[in-house]
Amino acid sequence: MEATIEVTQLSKSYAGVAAVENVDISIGRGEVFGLLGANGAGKSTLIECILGTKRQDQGTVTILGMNPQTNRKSLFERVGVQFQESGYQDKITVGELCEVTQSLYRNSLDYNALLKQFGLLDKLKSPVNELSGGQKQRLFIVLALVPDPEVVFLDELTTGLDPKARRDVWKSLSELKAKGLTIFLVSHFMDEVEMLCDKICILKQGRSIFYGTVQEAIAASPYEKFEDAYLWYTNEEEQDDARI
Ligand SMILES: Nc1ncnc2c1ncn2[C@@H]1O[C@H](COP(=O)(O)OP(=O)(O)OP(=O)(O)O)[C@@H](O)[C@H]1O
Repeated sequence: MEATIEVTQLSKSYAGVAAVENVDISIGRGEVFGLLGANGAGKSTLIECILGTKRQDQGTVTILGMNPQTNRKSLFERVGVQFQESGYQDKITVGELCEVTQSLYRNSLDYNALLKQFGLLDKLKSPVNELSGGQKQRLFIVLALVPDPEVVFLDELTTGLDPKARRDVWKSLSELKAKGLTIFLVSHFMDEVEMLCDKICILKQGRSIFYGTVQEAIAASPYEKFEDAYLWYTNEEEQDDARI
């Protein structure tokens, strides 16, 4: 079966400095994929190349069978993106922002149902900039889902959410996954990754240093807890130094 996202030997440098180097990724329909790595590891660069907003120096990207560079318009209709800083007008209300977002797409879901699912229906008339951090975060997930996408990119999904809200978001995403939504997640929370991701890639200085399941990541490390294993992967050099 054709992968929903296929990245082969992707490399991208800025002024001769490598940000992403020879990365391979393959994500099937309905899979949740987690991209992990420290600040500056190359996650955003890789995502931008996958979305076609940046051009890689080498390698290929196929998303929903298309080349993102040449099919930006078709992909826009079928791919949802949630990022931490979305631009919106100063006084716009939740309902208006949903309306504006909906109008950008040919097909869309009922945003009232999404707001309800993410516990925001009572905020319909509230100005977006009067929402709490966690409410805003959930609103941006809703906006990413408005186009009824086949693939969704979620960056720092539950940053700033209280424990109950995190669980609720995980539950909603699991339901969407069960319906066939492919989810590309960037997360710094290992409990979240463990809970949601079928497969992960750990980037370190632009290189993929681990690719596989969370269970495989733990098994190939000296640790039993995933967070310990993750830190071991990302800090290996320092640990080697410490042993000397
Ligand atoms: N437009 C740019 N011009 C020059 N260098 C850049 C540019 N964008 C990113 N970089 C560099 O490329 C490297 C990877 O950055 P990138 O933003 O992809 O990392 P990241 O993993 O998304 O980080 P974070 O978790 O902090 O968002 C960093 O060293 C960064 O300084």
